[in-house]
Amino acid sequence: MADSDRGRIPTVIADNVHIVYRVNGGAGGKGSATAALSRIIRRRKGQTERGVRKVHAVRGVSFTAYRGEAIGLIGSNGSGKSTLLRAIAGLLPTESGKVYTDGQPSLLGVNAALMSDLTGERNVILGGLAMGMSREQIKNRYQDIVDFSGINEKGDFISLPMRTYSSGMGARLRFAIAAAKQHDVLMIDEALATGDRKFQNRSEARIRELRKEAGTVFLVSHNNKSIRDTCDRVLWLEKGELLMDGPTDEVIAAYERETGK
Ligand SMILES: Nc1ncnc2c1ncn2[C@@H]1O[C@H](COP(=O)(O)OP(=O)(O)OP(=O)(O)O)[C@@H](O)[C@H]1O
Repeated sequence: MADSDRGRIPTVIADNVHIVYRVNGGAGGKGSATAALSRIIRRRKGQTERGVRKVHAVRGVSFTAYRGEAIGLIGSNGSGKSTLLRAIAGLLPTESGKVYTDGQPSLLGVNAALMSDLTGERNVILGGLAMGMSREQIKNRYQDIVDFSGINEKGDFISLPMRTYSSGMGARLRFAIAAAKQHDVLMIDEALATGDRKFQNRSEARIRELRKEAGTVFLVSHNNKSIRDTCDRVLWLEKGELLMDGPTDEVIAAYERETGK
């Protein structure tokens, strides 16, 4: 432990984490229903998984995150950012290495599961319950969540099914629901890429508040400005490896030099 880390409270420790996906080469694309079905059939028949390809998505990543930090994850497409977040959230097993977390991590992705046939209103309640809020807490926060999302700025959209929302509107509502709760470890995957500048500013301000409320925030984004405005530390992944871990300005400058982005 470095001297500067003494007295700080670790919230997430990744220790030499490796994550490997196993992909059936034959049927369908990754995670497709056909691939899943053929896996089940083979398992029922007691057959071994032939033709399975391995994708080594995260390779020996180690870091310690502390309470009060907002950490950006950057790197080119397919570099392992979402995979690492999903492992921290406990949604993916590690092949080797370990992830230790203090408190309950919550992963907020633009694809977070809300029910598209239900109204925005019902989804606020369901999302709140799923995050462990009581009905009373949800009722008290309901109007704040709707106002924050800006869904009703141009009419009563919150009473319509979510399938009628644009992808930006859906992402804004998901962020508003997740941001209503105080999180020990909040992980946000690209949520800020959607929504207009006004909504992005509101989200960034809320992330700063969440940090003050003593949590740790991880933010995956391809938008260097969002990362600069929100994070004080950045992890740069490439091909599953941690290339650089340091203060935002230094890491983003190196990333921009390397990639021209
Ligand atoms: N469900 C899956 N099954 C098999 N391989 C996967 C799966 N999800 C991701 N991968 C592979 O793992 C690697 C890392 O993907 P990941 O989605 O974590 O990258 P990323 O950095 O988040 O990318 P992006 O910036 O494009 O969102 C890629 O090679 C990808 O093809």
